[in-house]
Amino acid sequence: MLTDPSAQSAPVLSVAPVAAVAPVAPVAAGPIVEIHALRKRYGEHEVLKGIDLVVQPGEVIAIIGKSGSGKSTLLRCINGLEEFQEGTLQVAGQALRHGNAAALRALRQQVGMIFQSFNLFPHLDVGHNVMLAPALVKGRRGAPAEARARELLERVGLGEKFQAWPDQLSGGQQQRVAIARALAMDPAVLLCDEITSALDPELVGEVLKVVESLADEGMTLLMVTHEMNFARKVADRVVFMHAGRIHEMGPPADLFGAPQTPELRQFLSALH
Ligand SMILES: Nc1ncnc2c1ncn2[C@@H]1O[C@H](COP(=O)(O)OP(=O)(O)OP(=O)(O)O)[C@@H](O)[C@H]1O
Repeated sequence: MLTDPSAQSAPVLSVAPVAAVAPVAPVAAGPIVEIHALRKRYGEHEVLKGIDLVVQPGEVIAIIGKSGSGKSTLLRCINGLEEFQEGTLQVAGQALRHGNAAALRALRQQVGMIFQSFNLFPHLDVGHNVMLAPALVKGRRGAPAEARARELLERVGLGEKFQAWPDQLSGGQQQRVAIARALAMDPAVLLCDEITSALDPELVGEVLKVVESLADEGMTLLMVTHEMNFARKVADRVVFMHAGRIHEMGPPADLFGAPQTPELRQFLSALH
């Protein structure tokens, strides 16, 4: 059963009736993410130096910047993986308070995160990878849970792969399972940290297509990415990070078409 993630084989599953399509993006009032004056240090090294960022429901934010500028650290602060020393952070109206396990758990349920590496559980089939977290965290089991997992796999183009094993899938397919798995928790916001960087170039498009469809459906997304064409096309706003600060922020047409600072101009010209 789902309560035993160490099981070596997945149980045989009955075919469940197809559930009514549940919305990907929950309805929310007010900002989904609200960050003020956030500072994060590793020892003496301050890597986030006062971040202010407010993300509205349905917004797609592309985060770009040089290696080491603090992009991943910012995402990891938003889902509570990293503590920060100063400032405030709220997700869907809930404040993140380190040291308060219940508040941290509640916040993490609002935040889905997808990483460069897919991190699927190799001993669970695809369906059970998607169903595991909702079963453990929200107690969702049985036919409705399976129907929801099937629906999400359908949504990422993997309706046929419910009973496949992760190692039978391509990298692009595994990453799409990881997206379905994150969506299974009904997050208020999805954080994507360079989710195509580990993929062979021919597999990048299929993953970006899924992300674009989620954006079209109204999912709130924060995406650290090197895919500038994708950022240009899909993002509502682009955040350019430099040395731990948001150096420039605005619509893609402005940032890519008329960068205001030498740092962004240099970053963009180095891409060509
Ligand atoms: N666990 C850690 N301990 C100490 N320093 C860290 C740790 N994680 C990150 N850093 C440092 O924090 C800074 C920001 O790192 P971060 O990974 O957020 O940058 P990034 O912009 O995401 O870079 P990349 O594009 O290479 O992933 C870097 O100088 C990095 O060395």
